Amino acid sequence: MHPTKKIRQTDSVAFLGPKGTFSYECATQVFGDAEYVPCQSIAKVLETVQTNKADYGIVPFENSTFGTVLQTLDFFVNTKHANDSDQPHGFVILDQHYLTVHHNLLGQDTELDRIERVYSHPEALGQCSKWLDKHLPKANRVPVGSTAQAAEKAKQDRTAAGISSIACADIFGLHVIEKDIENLANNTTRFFVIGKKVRQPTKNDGTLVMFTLNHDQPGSLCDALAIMKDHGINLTKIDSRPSGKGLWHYMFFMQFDGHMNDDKVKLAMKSFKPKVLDFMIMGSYKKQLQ
Ligand SMILES: O=C(O)C(=O)C[C@]1(C(=O)O)C=C[C@@H](O)C=C1
Repeated sequence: MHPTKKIRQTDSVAFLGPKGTFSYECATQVFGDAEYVPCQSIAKVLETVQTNKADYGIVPFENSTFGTVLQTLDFFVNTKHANDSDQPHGFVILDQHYLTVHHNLLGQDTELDRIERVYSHPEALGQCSKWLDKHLPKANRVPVGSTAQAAEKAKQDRTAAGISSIACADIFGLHVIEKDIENLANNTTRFFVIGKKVRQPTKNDGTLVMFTLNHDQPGSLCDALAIMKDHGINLTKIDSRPSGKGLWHYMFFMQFDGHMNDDKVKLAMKSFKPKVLDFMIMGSYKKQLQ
C-alpha cells in the first residue's frame, strides 16, 4: 500500500481539474476514497492547500519527456517566507508518486483533415510534439488549463481535437481519433503530494530546497554545492527559474538524497545556508521505484 493511503477518508485533496486529468488519476491512485476538490490551475491547487481549503494537494513536478513542470516551480518561487522558518508558508512536499501518461487525440469528428486546432495542457502538447508535427502540422496548438479542459473544448467545437487521457473519451462523449500519441512510449510524470506536515524519515528519502545567490560573487554556486559534496550528500536534480527579484536573477532548486530531519542533512544545511540567500526547504519524500 502506498504510504499516503493512511489518511482518513474524510480528508480532502485538491487537484488540477476537472475529473479526467492525469492529476486526478494520480490523486485517486494515491488517496483512494477521499473528498476531491477540482482546481482551475496548478497554482490554485497549491493555494487551496495553503489556505486550508483542502488537506492535501497533488501537483506535477517533472515529466520524463518534456522535463520540469514550470508552472509548479514558478508557484514555489513566489511562495512567501513564514517568519524565520526554513519552510514556505502553508505547505510542504510530503510524498511523491509516478504516473505513466498515455495521451490520446479525442474529437467529435474522426477525420484528421478536418481538425483545425488542438487543445491541451502545454505539458501535454510538448509531450506529443512529434506526433503533431507529423500528422497535424497545420493545426493550431492551443494551450488550456488541463488535458480534461481540452476535452471539454473539443466537445464544443467540431473542427477541434483535445489531447487528453482515455478516460476523457467517456466522460465527455468524444471519439478516440488516435491512441498513445506521446513522443516516448514510457512517458512518465512525477507528482508531488503537498500537505501540512513533514513525514517521518524512512532511510530512503529525497529532499527539495530552493535558494538564490549573490550573483556578483564568482563561484558562489560552486561554493554552495561543494558543501553538499563535503558532507557526502548526493545531488539528484538542479533547476533554475527567474527569481522575480530583477533581470537575470535566478532561484535555484536543488534535490538531493536524504530527509530534512536526518542528522547528516541537518548538519549539511547548517553549513549550506550561510553560503546562499532566501533559503527554503520545500519538503522531503520517500524515494520510490517508478
Ligand atoms: O492536464 C493534466 O491532465 C494534468 O494533470 C497536468 C499534467 C502536467 O502539467 O504535467 C500532468 C501530467 C501530464 O504530464 C500532462 C499534464
